[in-house]
Amino acid sequence: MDHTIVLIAKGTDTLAFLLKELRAYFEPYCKVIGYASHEPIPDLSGVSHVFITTRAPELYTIARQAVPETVPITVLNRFFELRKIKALMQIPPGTTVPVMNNSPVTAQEVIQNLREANIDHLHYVPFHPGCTFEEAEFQYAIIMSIPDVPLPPHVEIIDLGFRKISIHDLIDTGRKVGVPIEWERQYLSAFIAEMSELAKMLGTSYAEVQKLNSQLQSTFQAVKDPVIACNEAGLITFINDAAVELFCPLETAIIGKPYTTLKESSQLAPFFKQEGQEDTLIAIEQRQFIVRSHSIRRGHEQLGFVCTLKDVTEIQRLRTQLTLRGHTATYSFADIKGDSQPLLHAIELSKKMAKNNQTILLTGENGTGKELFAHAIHQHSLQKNGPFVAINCASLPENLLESELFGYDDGAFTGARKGGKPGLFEQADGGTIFLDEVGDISPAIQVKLLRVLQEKQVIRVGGTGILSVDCRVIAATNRNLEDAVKEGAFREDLFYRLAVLPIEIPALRERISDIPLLIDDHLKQQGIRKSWSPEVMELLLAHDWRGNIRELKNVVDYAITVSEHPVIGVSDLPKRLTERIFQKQSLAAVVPLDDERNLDILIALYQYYLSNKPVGRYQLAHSPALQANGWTESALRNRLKQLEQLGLVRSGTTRQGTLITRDGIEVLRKHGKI
Ligand SMILES: Nc1ncnc2c1ncn2[C@@H]1O[C@H](COP(=O)(O)OP(=O)(O)OP(=O)(O)O)[C@@H](O)[C@H]1O
Repeated sequence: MDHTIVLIAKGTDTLAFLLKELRAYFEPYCKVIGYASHEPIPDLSGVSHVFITTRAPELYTIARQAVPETVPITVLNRFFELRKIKALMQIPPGTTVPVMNNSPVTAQEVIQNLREANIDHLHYVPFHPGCTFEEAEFQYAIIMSIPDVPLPPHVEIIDLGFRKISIHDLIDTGRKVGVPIEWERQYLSAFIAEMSELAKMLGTSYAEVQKLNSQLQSTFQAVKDPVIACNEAGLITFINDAAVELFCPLETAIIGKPYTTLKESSQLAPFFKQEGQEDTLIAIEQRQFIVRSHSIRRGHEQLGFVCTLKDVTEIQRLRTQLTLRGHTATYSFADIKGDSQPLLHAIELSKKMAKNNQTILLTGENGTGKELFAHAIHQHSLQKNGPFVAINCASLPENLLESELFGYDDGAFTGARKGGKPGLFEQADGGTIFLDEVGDISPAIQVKLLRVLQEKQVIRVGGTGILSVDCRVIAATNRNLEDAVKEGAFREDLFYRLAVLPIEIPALRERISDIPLLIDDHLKQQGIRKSWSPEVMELLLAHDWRGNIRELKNVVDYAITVSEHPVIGVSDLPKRLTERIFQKQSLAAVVPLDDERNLDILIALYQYYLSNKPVGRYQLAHSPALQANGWTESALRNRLKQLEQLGLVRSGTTRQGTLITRDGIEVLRKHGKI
């Protein structure tokens, strides 16, 4: 035995382990001696080779002081015992795991070893004396035989043991110091057997796990809703980008950390436990989410939970709006102000129809009071003690409208409330449902609505059971539904089902005599005592109220805000209103009305205007003022058309007849007829 190999190691335990290994390979062909780096090391001039255990420069210096330049010093390449790697494969991919060793350099070396061996499914962080564990920060820790930093009790230790000397270091040096080739071959065969076992393990389980895992990761990342998975110890095993953005936007390595490190984690806590698997609404940063969690199992073994969140902020907002509308009628016929003929006619008709249980269709322009009528009809009906449920069909997206009207069953869609929810038809049972803006519903909902009207039965969204409903339907629209039917935008069968009892609510311009009363009532309701100059009242009476009562109320509100005097003057009215009226007045003043017969027609219409009655052409032709002129109905129609073009009369539907306008009255005044 001519050769001597020396090993200088950093700790005595490492020294003992590696000496054993070196001796197993080199002896009896070569002598092996070892020193711990903190011991005094004698002069080693005659040795053949020196191994040191790490790349730490101080270790090299110590070795070099003991041997001349001619003696090679090499850092031992080392690798873990292969069978120990199995434990690492059980840790969920992406988990943050501290790797412990006695110095930053050696800890980093171990991490490098692991990565070089393609064991890179974990997020490794070097750990060494001087580092401290923050409470509950990690669940696992990798150690090399001994923990170099005290470990909290919850941490699961993965002991990779001492790293073994790599095969090529042994073989290279062995050849130099005369290790026989037969021994080398024998040693290699044992190593290859161990390697192939590892290859099998890595090749099957690890590669498969990696593949499945990356498929899963990309699937969940594609989901726009936040998703978080935890193992049974509450450590995060997966979190998608949407969840990171919501719960931990500043974290870089969240996998493997407890879910309690997430923002708002107390709200999530029940979902990572067995009892928290009911759908629940929670609020995070002014957004509303329905949270649902599922347990992950393997056979009977509970592996953890996956928790999904669905943003329902918008749906909730719309629901709240609906709820705020309440389920009671707040207005009665007494709240409908006005004593003009067209209005009284509509009220009278409504009262009669209220007692019948058929569907009512209210038509009229925006702001004419259709909703007011719907409330009043309910209050006057036999169902008055039942609920009054109102919904504006134009304000909701199709899906939401459908589930609001007809309800939904358990699990009908993501975010559906556990146990389902009754729709408004069910809620209106025994009362009235008011479908405002019914002309705007989609063809799909038209079909469903038709079914409910025909069968008096509802099937909830996602449900199969048929529920009978007994409620009165009042629908309203400002659209001309007959035209919509002709255009194919509205189902004819539904139209006839809705318009069993049609009521047309007159526009304000057809009942201008109601204006003073409406204004007084509006002021009274607000407790305001102001009066109006005659000019203002004249202007208001002459205005073409396209926005109807809603517009009138706005103008009154504007005037009382602007006016600083007890009497409201023309200058307190909105400019657009005064400008339009003055324009029309000047136009009327320049229209020559030399044909006396035109004036006769205006006089006749004025008389009807004073008695607040609409008048048809036949009646007009035979009125006392015109009878002497011998008007035929068609001649009168042509003449009325001309007067209408001048803005002096207005012709409505057959029932509404013809009315003199403010400009027409002005012309009579100018000609001294009134
Ligand atoms: N005859 C009336 N007397 C007093 N207030 C009225 C009368 N008619 C309507 N209003 C008031 O005018 C406003 C508009 O009425 P409502 O909302 O009932 O109209 P609508 O025809 O349903 O309008 P839209 O078609 O735009 O929904 C409400 O503030 C209502 O209280």
